[in-house]
Amino acid sequence: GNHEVTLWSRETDVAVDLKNTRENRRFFPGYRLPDNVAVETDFAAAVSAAELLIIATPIAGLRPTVEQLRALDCQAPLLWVCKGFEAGTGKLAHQVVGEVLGRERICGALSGPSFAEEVAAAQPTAVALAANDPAFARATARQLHSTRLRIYANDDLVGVEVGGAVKNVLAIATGVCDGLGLGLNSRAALITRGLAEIARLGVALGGQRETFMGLAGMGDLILTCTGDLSRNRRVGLALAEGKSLEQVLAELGHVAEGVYTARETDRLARSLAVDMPISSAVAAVLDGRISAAQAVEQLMARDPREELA
Ligand SMILES: NC(=O)c1ccc[n+]([C@@H]2O[C@H](COP(=O)([O-])OP(=O)(O)OC[C@H]3O[C@@H](n4cnc5c(N)ncnc54)[C@H](O)[C@@H]3O)[C@@H](O)[C@H]2O)c1
Ligand SMILES: O=P(O)(O)OC[C@H](O)CO
Repeated sequence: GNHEVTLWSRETDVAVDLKNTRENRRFFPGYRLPDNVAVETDFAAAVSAAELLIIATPIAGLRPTVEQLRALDCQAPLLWVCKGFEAGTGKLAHQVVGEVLGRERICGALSGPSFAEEVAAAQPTAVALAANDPAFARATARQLHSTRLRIYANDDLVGVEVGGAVKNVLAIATGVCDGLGLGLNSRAALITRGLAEIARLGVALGGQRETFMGLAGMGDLILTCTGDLSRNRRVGLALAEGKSLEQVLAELGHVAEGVYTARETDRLARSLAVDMPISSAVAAVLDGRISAAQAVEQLMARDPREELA
């Protein structure tokens, strides 16, 4: 709200339509683009004078987008809003960006409970901003902060990224749980034990435990597991109806990052010997190895253990 913004889309027809109608008619009909947002169809022209870049593609689009940036030799710091582990490599966004643009490039993640439609509607929202340079994170959080979007600086980039990635997997699990009608006790248990899984993996990857109690951890987990605007939750609800993953994704018509991140989470957990039974069950259901009902049976049949282990 406080800055001149240039918006670029890889889909030229979308950019042209946005420019002409000042509205994203496919995803956000009825929300007018603010006057401070210009729309540009040329990538080089969009980034040439930028002081800050914000990449808002799915995690699959991050690498190709930063490769386009590298070709332009643009040095502006950058943020991303994508949540997930890159499919095939299991890398977090900062690792992808570091590989392509170099580890010294100032960059970070903007993440937390933030359904896009509610942000577009200017409903009060709070997110975390973490970067590889804490001073940049604090200064940029202040710069982007507004009366409708509270931004909290956070020093733990890995923790913020892991929280945003794994909550999508758990939102699929919660959708399945609710779709099967397992009740409110089950849902609360799933979210709580899911948070324990996020924290275990996050700490193993170098994150700080407290981050998972914050906006990018518990905050986004609660939102995505319980809010029906979540695409990931909707995937779980549809799987519980017995639909195939192909059918579910075709009907959704949106990206659901948890579908790809579930496999990477499962692989990472196994390679690091981190216990993540719920996430592994989601990966097994998505891969068609077990049904949603069998996943529930397997999880409930596990031996008792100490809660804080
Ligand atoms: N939608 C939300 O409510 C929301 C909120 C917070 C974070 N996120 C995260 O932000 C990311 C994007 O989500 P979204 O809902 O905007 O997804 P989306 O599918 O709407 O994609 C956003 C844009 O990325 C573009 N894109 C896709 N692949 C690309 C590529 N290879 N190169 C360039 N552009 C590409 C698409 O064309 C689209 O314009 C996801 O990781 C999501 O988890 C989404
Ligand atoms: O619709 P989802 O499930 O991708 O969730 C969107 C955001 O990540 C919520 O913070």
